[in-house]
Amino acid sequence: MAEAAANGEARGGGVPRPTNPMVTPLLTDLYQFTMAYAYWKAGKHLDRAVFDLYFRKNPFGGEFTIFGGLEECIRFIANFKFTEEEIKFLRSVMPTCEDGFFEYLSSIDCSDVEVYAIPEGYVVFPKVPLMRIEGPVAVVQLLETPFLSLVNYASLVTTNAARHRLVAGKSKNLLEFGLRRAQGPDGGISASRYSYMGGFDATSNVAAGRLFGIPIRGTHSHAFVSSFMGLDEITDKALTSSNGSNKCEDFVSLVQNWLTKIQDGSSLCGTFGETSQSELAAFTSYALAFPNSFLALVDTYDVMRSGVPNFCAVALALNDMGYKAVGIRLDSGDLAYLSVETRKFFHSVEKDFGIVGFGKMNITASNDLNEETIDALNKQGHEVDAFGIGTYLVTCYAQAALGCVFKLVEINKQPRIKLSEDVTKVSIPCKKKCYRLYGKEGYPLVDIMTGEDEPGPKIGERLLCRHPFNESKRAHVVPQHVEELLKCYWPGKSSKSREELPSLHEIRARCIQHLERMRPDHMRRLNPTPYKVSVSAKLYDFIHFLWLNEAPVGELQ
Ligand SMILES: Nc1ncnc2c1ncn2[C@@H]1O[C@H](COP(=O)(O)OP(=O)(O)OP(=O)(O)O)[C@@H](O)[C@H]1O
Ligand SMILES: O=P(O)(O)OC[C@H]1O[C@H](OP(=O)(O)OP(=O)(O)O)[C@H](O)[C@@H]1O
Ligand SMILES: O=C(O)c1cccnc1
Ligand SMILES: [Mg+2]
Repeated sequence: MAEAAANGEARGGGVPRPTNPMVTPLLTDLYQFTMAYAYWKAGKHLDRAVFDLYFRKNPFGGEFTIFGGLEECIRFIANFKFTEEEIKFLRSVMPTCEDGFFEYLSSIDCSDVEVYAIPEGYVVFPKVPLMRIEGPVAVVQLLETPFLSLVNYASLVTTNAARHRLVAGKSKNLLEFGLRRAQGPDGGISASRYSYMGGFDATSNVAAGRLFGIPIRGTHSHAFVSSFMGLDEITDKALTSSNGSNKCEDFVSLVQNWLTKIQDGSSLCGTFGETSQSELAAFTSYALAFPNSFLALVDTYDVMRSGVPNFCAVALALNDMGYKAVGIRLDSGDLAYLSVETRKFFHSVEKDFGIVGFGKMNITASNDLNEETIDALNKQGHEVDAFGIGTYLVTCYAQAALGCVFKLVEINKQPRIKLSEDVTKVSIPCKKKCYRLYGKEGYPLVDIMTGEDEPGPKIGERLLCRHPFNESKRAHVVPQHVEELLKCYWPGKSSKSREELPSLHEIRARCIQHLERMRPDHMRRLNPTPYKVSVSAKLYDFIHFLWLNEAPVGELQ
């Protein structure tokens, strides 16, 4: 096995290695190794521990989160094994540790670890474990940092993408343009993958397209437009028609003729004068290179006086040759106003020249877009068909991190609790089961955590759901449908069967479906209603019993 790993082959029963080769057992914090050593020294390293991975607060001021990153966690543990070089390096980092510890590290893998998780792409809520990891305490401790690193950003950016989708609406095309602005190459690749999972349609990131099968899209930049000085730069002016039946020897003149006709056209007469000839040259060249998919960036000089008329001239010339242009991209200025004016221009061309469908030409907008700007455009009224979004999406500008944590909830069957002055930071002890209860109207009503041995909620049976920490908050629920949330993704030595890892496309479809299934008031941007997360009456009593047991009583003097 070690040899196979060294040769770059996947180990771990056919589960491929993590996408990023930097994700190795060393990709963790030093304290995980120092704790592992101390566990080992104390003879505790094989103690059976249960950890929960969860977050405490939904991001972006919202009331929902999408879980991303599970597949990479499973890839990581399936292939978890130290190489000889890694052990050698660790020896140099921890020179005072005994040899036996490094022999122990060399021997470990995750075959005795069990991972239960909510499926990737599900809508998830604070405090409910996204993952429950059980195994020898020293091994599971080593998983904390890589798991958090794989889940935190993935879930944050998936949620960010889903929020952009919600504000843009179902009918708009959402393109992820963030690679150049992301937090380095791994940030860029992850952003493309998880933005797609959260409901984007495509990415400009070619490597992500290849790795994950995400549709790849793109336009062209201002540099392409400004690189042209004039039409005389175009030497090969010929274009064969789309059906191959005729050839236009001078496509440039055809474009120029159309520009004159648009200028003189009845409804557009006088709306613009001389357009930029360098821009016209750039558009014509691009059309000659891509007659089937011509799309032009129209804001290099002046959108309405140059870019849009130039685009229309080229699009009409292409139309003569049997090609259908795609549309334009706006990358500056007032995107609401310019998109509306551009649409009017397209409609005038359709009317003046009887080109059916010209008015429906695609308008893509970009330039520092985010949830707020898209919401503002919606309120003003706009004609944008597609949004290209970079910086705000991939950097998760509105919130830097999700804040998932990894907390010990049980060791050797003894429930453990982490107390805090801040009640939201108190952990929920015990190895737990988690359920989503659905109401009459088909919406999820509440998530409930119970002790592992408690009987699960039953359809049609009234159940008391309690807020884990607030005594007065409780509700009776009669579920119409009960879904157990934590499923077995890595059975360890247990006899459970392992859930399949679905494709990215399947996860994306599930994510979209789950978002649609949520009650709308949980999803609205302004003051959304919190979704209820609860514990069973029995677990509530136990949490508070343990809390009182563990909290020292103060002395007043
Ligand atoms: N109608 C609109 N309502 C609200 N925000 C808009 C509207 N149109 C554009 N925006 C946003 O306003 C901001 C404009 O930014 P800025 O003024 O820096 O760009 P610009 O001057 O138009 O273009 P450039 O990028 O070339 O400087 C962007 O974030 C853009 O998304
Ligand atoms: O605005 P974002 O949401 O980050 O989307 C990506 C931006 O990247 C490109 O511009 P580029 O980086 O070439 O420079 P610019 O912003 O000055 O146009 C593109 O034209 C968008 O404006
Ligand atoms: O294809 C585009 O238009 C694009 C790609 C990346 C960044 N900005 C724009
Ligand atoms: Mg910009």
